[in-house]
Amino acid sequence: MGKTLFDKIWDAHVVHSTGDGADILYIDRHYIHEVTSPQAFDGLRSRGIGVFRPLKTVATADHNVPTINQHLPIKEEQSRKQIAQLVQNCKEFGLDLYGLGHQYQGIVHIIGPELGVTQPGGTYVCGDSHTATHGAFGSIAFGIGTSEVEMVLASQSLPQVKPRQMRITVNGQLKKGVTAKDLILYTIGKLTAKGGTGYFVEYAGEAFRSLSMEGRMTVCNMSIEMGARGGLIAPDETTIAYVKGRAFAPKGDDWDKTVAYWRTLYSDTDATFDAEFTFDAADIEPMLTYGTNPGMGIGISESIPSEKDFTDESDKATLKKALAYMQLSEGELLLGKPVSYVFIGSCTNGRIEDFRMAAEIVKGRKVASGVTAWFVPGSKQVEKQCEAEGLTQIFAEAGIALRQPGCSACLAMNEDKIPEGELCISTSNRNFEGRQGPGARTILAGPYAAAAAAVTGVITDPRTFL
Ligand SMILES: CC(C)[C@H](C(=O)O)[C@@H](O)C(=O)O
Ligand code: SF4
Repeated sequence: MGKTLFDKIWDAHVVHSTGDGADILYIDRHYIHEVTSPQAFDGLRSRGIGVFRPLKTVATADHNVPTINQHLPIKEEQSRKQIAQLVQNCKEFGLDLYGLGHQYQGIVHIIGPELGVTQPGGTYVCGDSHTATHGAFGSIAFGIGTSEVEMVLASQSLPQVKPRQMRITVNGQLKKGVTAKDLILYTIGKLTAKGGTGYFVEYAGEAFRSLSMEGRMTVCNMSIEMGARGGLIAPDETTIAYVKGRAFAPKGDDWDKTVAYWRTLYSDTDATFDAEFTFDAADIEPMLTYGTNPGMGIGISESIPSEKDFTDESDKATLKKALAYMQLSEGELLLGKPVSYVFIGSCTNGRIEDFRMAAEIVKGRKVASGVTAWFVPGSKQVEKQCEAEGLTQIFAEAGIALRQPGCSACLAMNEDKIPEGELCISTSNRNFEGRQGPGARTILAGPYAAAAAAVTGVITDPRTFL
């Protein structure tokens, strides 16, 4: 029987099978950030051991950093301590840190790929649920807990039970104005926020294949939002071209040999999956969420569902609770709703392509009155590229000052919090109650829809601007 892409990568990384169903996997790269690493380092310290392969760990500061005046001391005490702790731990254990002020600093899931650290066929872990992002390269990447972070620091390996495998195929091309974010929000809407639980997902079909690497990362990033362990897309010429020449990419003869291996990484035609879903790209329009989990999404021209649209009592109750929190009503349209905050950024949509899309819409227009727009590049390199391509200038002319890299308003763990009760259209990945600040209300969307709301002040179909 043929092997799936996932099987091929998994099998190549098994160091030892324990016999009780778990395999010990070798981990190619370990990404760490300030939130989930402190206790892991404490653990190493208390056991009197060091990091087994320090060169295989990449550290950055992202969750707690402010996004303005990064050269000044951090105002929030908790955040300041978290960052100081990371700096101290990396120094003590001899790890490379792309901390505040470093030219490579940024959100962990943005910097790994842009530095060429994330490559096809590898295994990547991080104490962070959105590690699935790196699966866009055709690798096995998943989030781990803090005790596992300690295990990987100590041994560069991790016991894992092989998950079930799912394939999601989306045939055809996305329509104009429909982005990778809309594609994944649509998919999660179909499967629900729990539909991928226990699975690793391979995304296949023309709609995914036609995406840039940035778009593929947006898709894989949100695998966790349908409950899946991770998601991956087979590497192809798009992947190879993206990795080529990056700081940590293989060079010379090594490059040719490595690429020859990457070309073997696909699911064999006779490989089987535990579950399969197929959708049609032509059915997808720009998406918005109306509720408090990422599965509660609708096409921008659709109205919010009603209780009668659900048969399951718990789904009806979830809808009611979500709409009460969101201050929205059954059956109403989101189009035309006033928003007071617009957030473009995060590891889902904080890459150069996202700011190019935002600039397409913002160019020659002004931010609407009453709207606070936070445009936050995912990394220093994205920030630099926005400047080089003139995007920063386009935003400035619209009255939007590009901020500095970090997780920002994706989660309320730093200074960028959406005030209570305010409605924010956000390109991030989670719309949970209080996610962007206590009482903040979040509508998840793609960069086009977010930018359109920034210049109109209301939820607007971005296709009218394209
Ligand atoms: C802080 C971190 C552990 C968390 C995660 O695991 O994803 C965060 O990045 C998030 O997006 O909620
Ligand atoms: S940008 Fe958001 S989702 Fe991504 S790592 Fe940061 S907090 Fe988590």
